Amino acid sequence: MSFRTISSKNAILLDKELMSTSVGFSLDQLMELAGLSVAESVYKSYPPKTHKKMLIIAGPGNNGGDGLVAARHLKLFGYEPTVYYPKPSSSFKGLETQLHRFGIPIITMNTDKIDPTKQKFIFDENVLRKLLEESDGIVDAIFGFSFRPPLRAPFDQILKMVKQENEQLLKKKLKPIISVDLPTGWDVDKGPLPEYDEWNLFPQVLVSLTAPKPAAVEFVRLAHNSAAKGRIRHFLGGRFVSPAFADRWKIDVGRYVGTEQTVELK
Ligand SMILES: NC(=O)C1=CN([C@@H]2O[C@H](COP(=O)(O)OP(=O)(O)OC[C@H]3O[C@@H](n4cnc5c(N)ncnc54)[C@H](O)[C@@H]3O)[C@@H](O)[C@H]2O)[C@H](O)CC1
Ligand SMILES: [K+]
Repeated sequence: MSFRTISSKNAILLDKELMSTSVGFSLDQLMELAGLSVAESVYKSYPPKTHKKMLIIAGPGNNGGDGLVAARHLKLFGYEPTVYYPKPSSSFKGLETQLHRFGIPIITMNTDKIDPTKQKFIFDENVLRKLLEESDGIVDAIFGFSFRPPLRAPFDQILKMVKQENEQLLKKKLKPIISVDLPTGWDVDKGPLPEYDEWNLFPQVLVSLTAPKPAAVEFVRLAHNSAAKGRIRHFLGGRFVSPAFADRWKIDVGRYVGTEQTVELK
């Protein structure tokens, strides 16, 4: 299936317009719908019966916020989510509180381990390794459409470890990665760049939000040429644009069925 895409530049402008006084959304509203559609895509792909322990890796921006919202919905859907949130944002304190109230563990910056001279997060491999080992699947909510390569610390190390796990696990076909909006580390407009291969993940599921970005075309192309072809899925979520709005931005409104918040693009 072919689909229209939106460039990184326009995705940022579209997002601003959704939250302008003329359209009227708040970030909380958009994030709630985006996160819900991620959780629904996870459920459609890997139900809790087979993939109960989901590890959500959340980045410092709004992609990470979508991950926090998704974690809460996953819990309501019957999963046991854990959130790895190395650099928490002060904007999402409310979402963090909700997760605490839902009994969802959040592994975040350990203040004992902050280098006092640099005030930087010190990455502990063993913490992430244990979380990866214990999970049945990984939700990659690290970076979305504002990401610009190359990756900076600590996310370079985090991505390398996730990729290593992913490669080992792919062989056993056990633990899927579900990427929110984009596979983290990929160039939004070009897809995976060969010079950054050490952290180029290949997720089993991509959930594009509002409209696929050009990297999603690469995802579909690579999926088509991969041995895992039939098991790789691409969803569209973030059901918040009207047909008139979509027309103006030259994107498609998803063919959502009934009350669904996510639709598979086939
Ligand atoms: N309209 C929509 O579709 C909506 C989508 N949502 C989600 O929001 C993200 C985009 O969020 P944004 O905050 O603009 O950016 P990111 O989360 O992608 O990242 C920003 C964050 O990342 C840091 N950063 C950037 N590049 C690097 C790098 N190379 N190394 C390390 N760190 C980096 C930057 O400093 C910021 O801290 C979109 O993809 C959707 O997932 C909204 O939830 C709702 C509307
Ligand atoms: K992502």
